[in-house]
Amino acid sequence: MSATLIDGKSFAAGVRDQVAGHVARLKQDHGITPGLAVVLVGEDPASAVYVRSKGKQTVEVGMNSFEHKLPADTSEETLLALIDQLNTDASVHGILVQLPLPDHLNSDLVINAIAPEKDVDGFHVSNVGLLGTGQKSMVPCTPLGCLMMLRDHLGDLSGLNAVVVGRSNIVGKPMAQLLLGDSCTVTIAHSRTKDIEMVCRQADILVAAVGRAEMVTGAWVKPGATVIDVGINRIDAPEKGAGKTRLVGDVHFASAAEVAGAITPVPGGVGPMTIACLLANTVTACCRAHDLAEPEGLTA
Ligand SMILES: NC(=O)C1=CN([C@@H]2O[C@H](COP(=O)(O)OP(=O)(O)OC[C@H]3O[C@@H](n4cnc5c(N)ncnc54)[C@H](OP(=O)(O)O)[C@@H]3O)[C@@H](O)[C@H]2O)C=CC1
Ligand SMILES: Nc1nc(=O)c2c([nH]1)NC[C@@H]1CN(c3ccc(C(=O)N[C@@H](CCC(=O)O)C(=O)O)cc3)C=[N+]21
Repeated sequence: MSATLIDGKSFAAGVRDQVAGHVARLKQDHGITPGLAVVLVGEDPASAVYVRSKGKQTVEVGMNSFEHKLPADTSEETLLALIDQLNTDASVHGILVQLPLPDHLNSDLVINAIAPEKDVDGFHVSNVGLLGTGQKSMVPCTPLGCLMMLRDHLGDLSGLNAVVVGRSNIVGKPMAQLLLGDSCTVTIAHSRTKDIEMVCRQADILVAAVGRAEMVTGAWVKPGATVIDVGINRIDAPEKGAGKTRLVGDVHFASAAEVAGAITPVPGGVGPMTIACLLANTVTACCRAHDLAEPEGLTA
């Protein structure tokens, strides 16, 4: 491997330390404790793991964590009533509804019911519009974490060719907006892109958010490029024993690391940064709610 490893796990620990410092200051100087409410509908085991991990880290940085676990057959009415209650609860500064929701619930409707200033995921249509027009908004956690690592590794991103593979509302599109905001020349590739390998090979910054295990190989990577792997895929790992699994990204790490200048691993890359940015967004939302100066370096 010739690429530099971008260590998201330790970067995230640093972001959490900063968040903890701001939380301590809010408590000491203003008597305010930031609070994050996480809503989980249904029993998806992976979602349950993430929600537990979010709750634990929220408490570790000194914030209040409110977990709401609802059964899979919860009605839209019940869920909307809970969101309404969280919107008006002054001890709640951030609200996250874990996605995906069960099929009978309209996720656009649910997300847009969250008060935009408490929408720490940055998925509300108001925040999407604010980000797209370069105004102050809540920035989606996963793309924000990727941007922080890119700035830290590369410094000024202006003029670099960035290719984002994937055009979802939660990762690909906001990632492209943030890179554009930092003056990259941005291309968004997706399942209909022609000669995607050639498109990716033009990238100084290559962000993979496709949900296909190890799709992006070294042959897709421009020598020296910075590769950010957003993918989280659990695959069989018979080498670890019968029935065992392991986590891999959307990038084929071994071959890409031979060509790239720098690369994020999975696990230990974008994932931990996502949760750290969620905590950062909650502190930012809390400061905005109380008309206090926002922490620097924790937003885009
Ligand atoms: N680390 C983290 O914190 C997070 C990780 N993730 C992970 O990131 C990955 C992407 O998530 P998400 O954006 O929600 O996924 P979606 O399934 O919503 O979107 C996937 C995108 O990839 C595109 N795509 C799918 N197959 C191909 C292909 N063969 N060639 C080119 N493009 C393709 C799709 O194109 P089209 O639109 O044309 O169908 C779509 O735009 C997943 O592995 C997910 O688990 C997600 C959120 C947070
Ligand atoms: N409303 C909403 N907001 C989200 O931000 C959101 C969501 N719904 N639904 C699911 C996806 C996925 N996601 C991850 C967060 C952390 C890790 C993470 O910490 N991963 C660890 C490994 C975890 C493990 O071992 O399973 C790592 O990459 O090192 C992964 C994925 C947030 N998402």
